[in-house]
Amino acid sequence: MTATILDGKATKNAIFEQLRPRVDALRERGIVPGLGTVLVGDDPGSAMYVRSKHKDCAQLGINSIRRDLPAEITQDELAKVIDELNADPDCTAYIVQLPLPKHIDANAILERIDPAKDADGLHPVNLGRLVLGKEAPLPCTPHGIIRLLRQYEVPINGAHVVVVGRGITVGRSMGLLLTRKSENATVTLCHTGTKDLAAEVRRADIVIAAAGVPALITPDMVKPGAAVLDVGVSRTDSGVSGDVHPDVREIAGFFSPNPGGVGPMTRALLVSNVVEAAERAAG
Ligand SMILES: NC(=O)C1=CN([C@@H]2O[C@H](COP(=O)(O)OP(=O)(O)OC[C@H]3O[C@@H](n4cnc5c(N)ncnc54)[C@H](OP(=O)(O)O)[C@@H]3O)[C@@H](O)[C@H]2O)C=CC1
Ligand SMILES: Nc1nc(=O)c2c([nH]1)NC[C@@H]1CN(c3ccc(C(=O)N[C@@H](CCC(=O)O)C(=O)O)cc3)C=[N+]21
Ligand SMILES: [Mg+2]
Repeated sequence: MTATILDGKATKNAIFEQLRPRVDALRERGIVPGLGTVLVGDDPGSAMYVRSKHKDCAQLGINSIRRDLPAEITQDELAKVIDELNADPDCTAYIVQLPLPKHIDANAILERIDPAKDADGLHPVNLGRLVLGKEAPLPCTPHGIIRLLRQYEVPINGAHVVVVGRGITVGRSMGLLLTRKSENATVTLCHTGTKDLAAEVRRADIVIAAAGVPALITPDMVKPGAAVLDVGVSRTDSGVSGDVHPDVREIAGFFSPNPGGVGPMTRALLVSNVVEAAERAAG
């Protein structure tokens, strides 16, 4: 069997076409949504993601507000940039690109973001609202994964989903979204304390690999016909690698490639959060 490819690029384009009339409607009311990005240091990967996010915005007529800052910036200086974006009426919503340099207390910075301007959906208040089942901007990568599964009609209700990784950006928030009544999945979250990763993954109808370990998921670990989503990104000397071994394609029923799968979906749902924040602010 060769898996059906979950095409994140095409699905992102479809989402953009749904967002376009909403951006146009805001602009007709004199409201131009603006996405802010805060990038600290000169990691080439992070710089590339930030560039592509602004390109996405330009495509839809959303303004870009960029704060590119030196790696040596102090906690207080960075906090001041956050305060400025919170106060800037042109900045509808923004993200602080992670990771931040080691000398920065990242949690203190993330908590300082105005929750109403949280484009990532990762502010503690918004994660708390998600836990409580209240409306909140949703974490972009997990939300993108759900939209991708729905686009290809992969059954989620009642499915056993194994998520590899419990990071806040992907794994842990993925579990929160999937266990809502609207998704109704049964979720196993795996991490470095998991005793037998292969045995856990083998039971999964849907595997979400978000550990950041090249080729962690091998064909022998996958139940034939399962949906496998490759989220992890590792930069090695030989280029960029996902968490899923390429031969898994021959075993899986659905497969999200990396690149071309979850990455573009993350960006689509980020832009969607900006549009929703602008609509909420406009009333
Ligand atoms: N394509 C996309 O759109 C995006 C991709 N990413 C990528 O997804 C990955 C996850 O991101 P993030 O949530 O921030 O990650 P974190 O680095 O915060 O978390 C990684 C998780 O993976 C677990 N892990 C590491 N090695 C293993 C292993 N051998 N077996 C089982 N679990 C393991 C860790 O376990 P423990 O907790 O025990 O340490 C940890 O929970 C990264 O590679 C990131 O670059 C992130 C965002 C968007
Ligand atoms: N506050 C914060 N929020 C994030 O969402 C966040 C972050 N920090 N730090 C880093 C990770 C990583 N991440 C990606 C986004 C898009 C692609 C993406 O679009 N990738 C393209 C490939 C791009 C290319 O190589 O040209 C693809 O998969 O097809 C990948 C990874 C978001 N992250
Ligand atoms: Mg991380």
